[in-house]
Amino acid sequence: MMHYDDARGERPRLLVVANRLPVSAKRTGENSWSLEMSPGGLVSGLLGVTSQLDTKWVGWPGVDVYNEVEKNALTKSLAEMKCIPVFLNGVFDQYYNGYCNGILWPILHHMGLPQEDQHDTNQTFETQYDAYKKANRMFLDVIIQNYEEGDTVWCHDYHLMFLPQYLKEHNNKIKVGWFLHSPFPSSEVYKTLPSRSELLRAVLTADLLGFHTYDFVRHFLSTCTRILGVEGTHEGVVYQGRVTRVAVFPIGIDPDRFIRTCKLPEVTQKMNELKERFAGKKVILGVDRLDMIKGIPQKYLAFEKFLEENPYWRDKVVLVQIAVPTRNDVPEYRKLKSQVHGLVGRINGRFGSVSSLPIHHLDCSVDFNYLCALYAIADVMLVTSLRDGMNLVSYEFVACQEAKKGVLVLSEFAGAGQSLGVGALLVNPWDVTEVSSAIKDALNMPAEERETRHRFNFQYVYTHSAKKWGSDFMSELNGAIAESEMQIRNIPHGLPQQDVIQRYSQSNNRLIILGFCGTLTEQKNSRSKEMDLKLNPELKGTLKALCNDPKTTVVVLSRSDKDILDKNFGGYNIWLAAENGMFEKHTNGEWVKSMPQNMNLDWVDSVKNVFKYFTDRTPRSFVKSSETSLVWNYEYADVEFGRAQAGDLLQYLWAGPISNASVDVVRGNHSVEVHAIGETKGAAIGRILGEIVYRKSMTTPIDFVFCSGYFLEKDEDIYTFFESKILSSKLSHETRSKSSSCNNSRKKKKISMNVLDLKKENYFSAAVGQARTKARYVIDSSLDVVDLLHKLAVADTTMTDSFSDSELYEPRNENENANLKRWINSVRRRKMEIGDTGQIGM
Ligand SMILES: O=P(O)(O)OC[C@H]1O[C@H](O[C@H]2O[C@H](CO)[C@@H](O)[C@H](O)[C@H]2O)[C@H](O)[C@@H](O)[C@@H]1O
Ligand SMILES: O=c1ccn([C@@H]2O[C@H](COP(=O)(O)OP(=O)(O)O)[C@@H](O)[C@H]2O)c(=O)[nH]1
Repeated sequence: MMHYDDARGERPRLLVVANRLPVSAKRTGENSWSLEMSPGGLVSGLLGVTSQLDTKWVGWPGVDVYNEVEKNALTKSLAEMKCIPVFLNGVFDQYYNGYCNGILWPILHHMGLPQEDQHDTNQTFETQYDAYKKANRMFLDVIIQNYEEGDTVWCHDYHLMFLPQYLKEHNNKIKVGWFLHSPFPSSEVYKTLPSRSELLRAVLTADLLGFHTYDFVRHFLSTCTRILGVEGTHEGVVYQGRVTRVAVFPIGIDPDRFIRTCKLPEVTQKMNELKERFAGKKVILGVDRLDMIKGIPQKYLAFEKFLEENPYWRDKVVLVQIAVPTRNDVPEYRKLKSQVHGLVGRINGRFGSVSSLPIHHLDCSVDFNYLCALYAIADVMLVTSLRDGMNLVSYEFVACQEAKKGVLVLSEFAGAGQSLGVGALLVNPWDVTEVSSAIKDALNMPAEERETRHRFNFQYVYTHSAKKWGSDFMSELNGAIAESEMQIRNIPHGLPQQDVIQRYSQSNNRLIILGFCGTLTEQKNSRSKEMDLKLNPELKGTLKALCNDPKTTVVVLSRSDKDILDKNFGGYNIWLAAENGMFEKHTNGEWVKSMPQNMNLDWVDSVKNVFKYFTDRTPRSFVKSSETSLVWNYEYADVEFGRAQAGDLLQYLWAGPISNASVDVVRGNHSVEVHAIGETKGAAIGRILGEIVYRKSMTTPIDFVFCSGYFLEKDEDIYTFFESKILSSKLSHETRSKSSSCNNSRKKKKISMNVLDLKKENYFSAAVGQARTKARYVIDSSLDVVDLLHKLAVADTTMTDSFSDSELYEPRNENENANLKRWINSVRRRKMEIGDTGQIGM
């Protein structure tokens, strides 16, 4: 049930946005129009919904209008029907005939991209894609003009895949739903679409995505996984730290409208005429737009076979096919028309006589009353869609058959095949023999069986109405929005960058602890298969300046091994902790083993064997090993296969090599990691800190800490480590001596100074790209870490206005000095571009 709890005390407002308005305008003269009902299931379905809410439609009016006076006149007539036009004019052809119906439609229906005129394809594709985006923006503009705060915007179909993104970019608070009326294809087919990722990302910005069937949802989720690498769960898709709800909402019709219509005198009159016209014959009915997805040629081939094999029926059956004209400007549709006409001619020629024709093929639409009469008198409804979102025609037939209880022969590839699968005779439309024999079964079906089957169908069609569809979608959308608002409330705040910079500049002894992978590493593009992690080149100068600031200590604490850290940070005045702190060093010195003395590594060889076994059997997976950990990585493998293999691998591990070993097993996003136990960043940081203070001979306590990384959940104890130090505000060197009761046996002088004098407001922990974290703040991506570090590196210089090289950096030679100067200038320029002045204490 829908709840009308709108704050304005009015019915909630809904903007239904679809390519087509429910009425299409036809020019009747200068500045005059006739408005006709638009064809197609989307319009029929939505008409059943709109009565419940204060609804307005936004869509293309069916004609091009350039003259402003005419535009106003048409807009006014449409307004009376609660319709708002989007005049697509110049872009319509490339957008609708080109990209929507020439590219997306065949892909969505498993028909593949067009292959003719290949030399033109690139050019054409780009032009059409641009027009598609432009058209989506034109819809946005009209919505913005009509949107009122609190309205819900429900976008429909493949024509408007960018619209959710544009709406959210314009105003993140707009409630946006998106429903796909067509099927969603297998990921293998969708993958061929050149703009595949952008389109997926764009729809994922909606609050709720709806599909007709579970199969389409399944395809969509696995496509998101394979193309975007994101995870689909029963709740939806987790994308950029936000869940986009994805669910099944099978559309329905307004059954009462059909039942009522069948009882109208003018309709019963039409029914009688039709019965008379086809007296002595059984009527098989087909009602489809003349679209290749509807399988009309396949229907005719099956009917031909039926007539061939069943001479008895030749003069006792007629197939009436309403082939509603559609998309005439798309070349494929014109070809289909002549193909179908050829088949009708052949079959009527073979099996017809002067007095009777087996196929009555009509290239036109029919009015609603006539359509209902046809549905009501038909003995068999034949739906042979090769692939179809739902196919409402089959529902409409059922609704009109209360008296006759005819048989529905239905393609298993139509969405309706899922809902009416019990009562209908399901067929594979490609299997001409099967369809032919289903026709025979339907014609010969005993009354009792017809009655039983019809009951099942009718019950479903009656209860799963369009009203229910709309109401279910809207309640789910409201639920999804409420939940995401709750989630947002629980998400830590974004890092207050200016505050960090200000506090940093005002502190005397700062500590910066950074992760490496995903924090300081260069961005990988989808093509780079670099296995070794590399420091983001943009950071080089910045890091050098920070590391050489006498008031700042920089620590990189990583899961990576010593070699990788050496390779990347060898030239910096920096503290390194490899393998999560099992080894530590200052870059001037040697690596010191800091791990607990009796650490057990007996498990390593057998785990290596298991990893090798799975690497051999999982293309594009690989193993990385360090002294205390092994990682099996499948980020470049097929995601679903990799995930399944990871599950099996874990079972192998638990059953054998690690069943009794002291290890931590971590399942990462695309990896399985086995680590010697106890090795977390939080456990390591205390002893590393002690070591630093001792070796650096610090005389002032640390009064500022910035700690940030893209860490595994178990390593997030590093953030809480400092929280507890804030409370007690004392981490003395005695603590260090106790906590480092490991194999580092060198004698260290005790200094009874407080290492940390950390006020709450001077501690900034920030998780990179993580919505759920123990850190105080979140940072969107490593790019923001780079940006912040740049600003910290120049913060002091801006404060004092004396940017002396020596203060920041002691050059080892002249060349280095020149490089540094170049860097300083580039940062200054960058700072000016960013426009960040004043606030950091100038
Ligand atoms: O607007 P057109 O290009 O003339 O096409 C008519 C509609 O065709 C498609 O309809 C689909 O929606 C139906 C209701 O959900 C569904 O039953 C059917 O299986 C689909 O083919 C198209 O998706 C609509 O956008 C068009 O308006
Ligand atoms: O002459 C006609 C014949 C049919 N329809 C309607 O077109 C819709 C077809 O919807 P369906 O879901 O079967 O397929 P679609 O055409 O949307 O792909 C149904 O509501 C029919 O009542 C129509 O408007 N005019």
